[in-house]
Amino acid sequence: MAVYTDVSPAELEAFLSGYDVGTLTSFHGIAEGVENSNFLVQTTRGSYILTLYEKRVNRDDLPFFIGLMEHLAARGLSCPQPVAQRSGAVLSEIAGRPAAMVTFLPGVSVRRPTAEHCAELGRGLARLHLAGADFALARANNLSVAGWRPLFEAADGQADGVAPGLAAAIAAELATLEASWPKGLPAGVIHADLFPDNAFFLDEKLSGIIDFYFACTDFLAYDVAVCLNAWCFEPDGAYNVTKGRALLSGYEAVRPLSDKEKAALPRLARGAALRFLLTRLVDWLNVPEGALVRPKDPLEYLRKLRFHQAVDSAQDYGLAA
Ligand SMILES: Nc1ncnc2c1ncn2[C@@H]1O[C@H](COP(=O)(O)OP(=O)(O)O)[C@@H](O)[C@H]1O
Ligand SMILES: N[C@@H](CCOP(=O)(O)O)C(=O)O
Repeated sequence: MAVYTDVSPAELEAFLSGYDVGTLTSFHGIAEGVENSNFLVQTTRGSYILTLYEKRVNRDDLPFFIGLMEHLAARGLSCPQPVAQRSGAVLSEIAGRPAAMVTFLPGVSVRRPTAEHCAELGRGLARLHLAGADFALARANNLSVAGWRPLFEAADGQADGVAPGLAAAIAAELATLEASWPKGLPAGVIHADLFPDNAFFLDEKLSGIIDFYFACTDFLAYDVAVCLNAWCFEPDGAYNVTKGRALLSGYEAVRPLSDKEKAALPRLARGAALRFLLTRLVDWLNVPEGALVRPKDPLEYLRKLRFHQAVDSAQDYGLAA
């Protein structure tokens, strides 16, 4: 459960008095996620998600995230909607943290995605990319290649305690990617963390996308690479090419990839695997005392990285020749 900062009923009632959302009937911390503190808040008017922004969220980036959710929804993408206070402000503060309330999105996330879910997700990701194309704000991806070395340095001394040889494996991959990271690919707004827990389904159809707090401006194909990592591996670590094919053909049915993007996909997939390996490693080594959070396994992403290192071309991911 991710609750780093607790909220008392009295604090929440005072907070809600600034909104036109009725009166509080119940609330509880949410048992998923690892980044921010989230609460399901129920009032006489409905259900809302209260997010207290924690460690990796920079206050200055909040207008980008909030504006992006509004922009995407205005273009027909189903995503949480920021709820404004009576004053019109969306960003607020509670328990000493920056905070916002968004609408509750119906749907369920799938633990074991099928190829059909992957196809739906691919289509949804491409729609997100197209809908984000005219978003006016930009935000650099601070967790792209330039951000990986600082993460590694934060964990270097303890990495071998997690798995023998891990520090050397990361150092070698980091050097390779720093020297060969793709340049000049089509860029725009990306979600950057579209894992199965951030996609909701109803009747097997993608019904909504949540958690835009890593969203940024970067290569669109990098977002595809993040999703191949997150959706297309089996629990035993094997890559499922049927799921990969479904995700990629779903994506391409809405936004075809250029030849340059296809050629870059194996490198982008390695980068995405290293990015999640590093953030998970740092989180694994730094669980804040008293926080209700279950850190995610960094080594899952070492195994995925090993797979990508052996890939020859995007066809190995299931891309049509
Ligand atoms: N708008 C929403 N509607 C419904 N459930 C939500 C919404 N936002 C978050 N949740 C629930 O809260 C969980 C954690 O939210 P998430 O944004 O993934 O957290 P984090 O910021 O820690 O990544 C989600 O997995 C989901 O169950
Ligand atoms: N998806 C990341 C962790 C952050 O995402 P959350 O939505 O689970 O908070 C990972 O799997 O490492």
